[in-house]
Amino acid sequence: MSRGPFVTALVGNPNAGKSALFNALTGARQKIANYPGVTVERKSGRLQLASGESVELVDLPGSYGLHATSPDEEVTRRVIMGEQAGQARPDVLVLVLDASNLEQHLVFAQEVLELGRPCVVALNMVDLAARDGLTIDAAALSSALGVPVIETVAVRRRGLTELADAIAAARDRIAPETSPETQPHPRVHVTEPERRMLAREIAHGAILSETAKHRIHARMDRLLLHPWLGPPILFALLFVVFQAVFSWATPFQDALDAGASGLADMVRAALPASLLRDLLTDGVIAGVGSVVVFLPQILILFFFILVMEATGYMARAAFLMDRMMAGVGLSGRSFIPLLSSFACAIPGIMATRSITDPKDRLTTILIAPLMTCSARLPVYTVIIAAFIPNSHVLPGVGLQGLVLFGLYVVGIVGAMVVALVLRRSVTKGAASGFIMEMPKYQLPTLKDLALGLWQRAWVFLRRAGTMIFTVTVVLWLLLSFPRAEPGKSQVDASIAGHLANGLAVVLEPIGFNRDIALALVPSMAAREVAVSSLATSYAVDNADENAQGRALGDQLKHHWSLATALAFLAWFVFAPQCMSTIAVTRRETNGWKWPGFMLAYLFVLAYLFAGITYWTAVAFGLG
Ligand SMILES: Nc1nc2c(ncn2[C@@H]2O[C@H](COP(=O)(O)OP(=O)(O)OP(=O)(O)O)[C@@H](O)[C@H]2O)c(=O)[nH]1
Ligand SMILES: [Mg+2]
Repeated sequence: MSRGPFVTALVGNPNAGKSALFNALTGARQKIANYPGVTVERKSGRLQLASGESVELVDLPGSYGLHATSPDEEVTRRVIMGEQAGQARPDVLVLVLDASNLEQHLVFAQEVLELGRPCVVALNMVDLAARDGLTIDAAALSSALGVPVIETVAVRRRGLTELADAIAAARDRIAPETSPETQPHPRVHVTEPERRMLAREIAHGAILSETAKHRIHARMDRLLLHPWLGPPILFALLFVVFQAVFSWATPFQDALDAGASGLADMVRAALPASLLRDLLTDGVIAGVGSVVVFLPQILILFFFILVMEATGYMARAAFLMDRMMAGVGLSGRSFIPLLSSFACAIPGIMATRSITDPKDRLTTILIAPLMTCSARLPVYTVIIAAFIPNSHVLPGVGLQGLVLFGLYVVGIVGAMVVALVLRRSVTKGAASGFIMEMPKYQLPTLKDLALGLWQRAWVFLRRAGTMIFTVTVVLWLLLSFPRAEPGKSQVDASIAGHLANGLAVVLEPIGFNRDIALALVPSMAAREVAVSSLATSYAVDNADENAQGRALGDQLKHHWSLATALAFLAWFVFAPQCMSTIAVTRRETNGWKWPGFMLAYLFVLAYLFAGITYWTAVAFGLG
């Protein structure tokens, strides 16, 4: 019988370590994090067996059962059943179980085993089980389940060879001439409560000794999840994060800044005055450089996010937020997607696939862009650094960090209000309950942290090198032609300047000047482009010879009032300036209706909010 390559899939409950195993076995770099619902799509890789043969290994979203209730669980069910288009039915299933949480993981495991398909159990996280004082008899578990059981520690690469060998052996047991009739018959139908009973029995039979060692963790939970103490702790933690984003980054950022202007000086000295030289200095270095200097801040933000994800605190934060979420008609399930949106709305919107209720899911998608993504960080910080004094409100509490924190809070509050309104109108429906198991506390591994940061840095730099670079060069061209008469403003004379003048009419009431109008259109591509566009247009506009080479912050102070700067910040809290978010919303909602709705409501909010900010500031004499 001829068939395609040998396929094996990793299945199991969420947070069992499937993706960690997948990465370890294939060398891939799938995202892993210590909370359920990280993987929402299937992903294939190559696993090399000892025989040299290569196997297609498929990583799947975690699942609690084959009667899928959420879109990500549906993917898992379809792949297991061989119903997924473009994916051959797996020949061998690798059931990944969390050894430290065996009883619970054995419920879904039974359902998979009842299919009667060739199966191998990866008893993962045996290190955590040992930490908790659990000793498990793998042999007993194997005979109770009727399939081989291999102990693994995915993050320490333990048990990988044995697992690969067991996969090969399971495949060899499938006789080539096996027809459906000679395959083991699926067992008789078992109900969910029966599976739970049996899971308890099997787990108790396999656990040799149990000395309760998780007392410290129970105590940590009592404190961190306390209804009154938990939220202030979470709040304080986030507060520290935003202070750190400002204060820790400064020396690195200054160094990068100096590097960029040094480079521009070098180019100016090395090349004769020409359009090419201008393109390099005013376009590429001023534009792209103005964004790249934010790398340290992005990395500091991600350092905290990664640590919170790896330790298991993130899921606790979700639990704490559940009550607030319920108040606006969302479940705590929405919290993880919303939290991911602080990095970027795109993975955030994808993560909504783990939300069962379609209306819950849609609401979460629609408010995800209100979470302050890392692309806003350059915009916020460049304005804050220029207009908000670097003073201390309290010892150790900088005003700049406080304003940044405030902007994040405004985004969150805005999202909650919008959710409240949507749940009463467009996405009306009952709120569903919160079910999320709390992951174990873990210390993050240095390797995973370093890898995570490296990945973020790479994403950021790649964006700077491709999209931001392209948009900047195009903008520079539009700004540089036609040439202005000597002594006249180049921007006034240029194509871009003329276009911006038209747009400025609409934006004038909310305090936006022509420079801002000029920056807003290219930054539809991505928010950071606003910074590079401003930097490029000030660099090109050399009517004021003294202004040449001035840092972007100084330029802004020179050209903008405080009221305008504040309105600009307010605009960016709401404005949907990101093409990819719109595209992913279209994909996840199957049409243009919801992305269209999202664009419209966000632009209206941005305009109103910026306007209110501007008029208020002017009324207080800050115009
Ligand atoms: N101590 C320990 N931690 C592990 C082990 N395997 C995975 N982890 C950690 O457990 C967490 C979950 O791992 P993932 O690989 O993301 O789990 P998953 O099964 O893919 O989860 P979903 O994608 O949500 O279904 C991560 O924080 C991993 O670092 C292990 O054997 N030992
Ligand atoms: Mg995963």
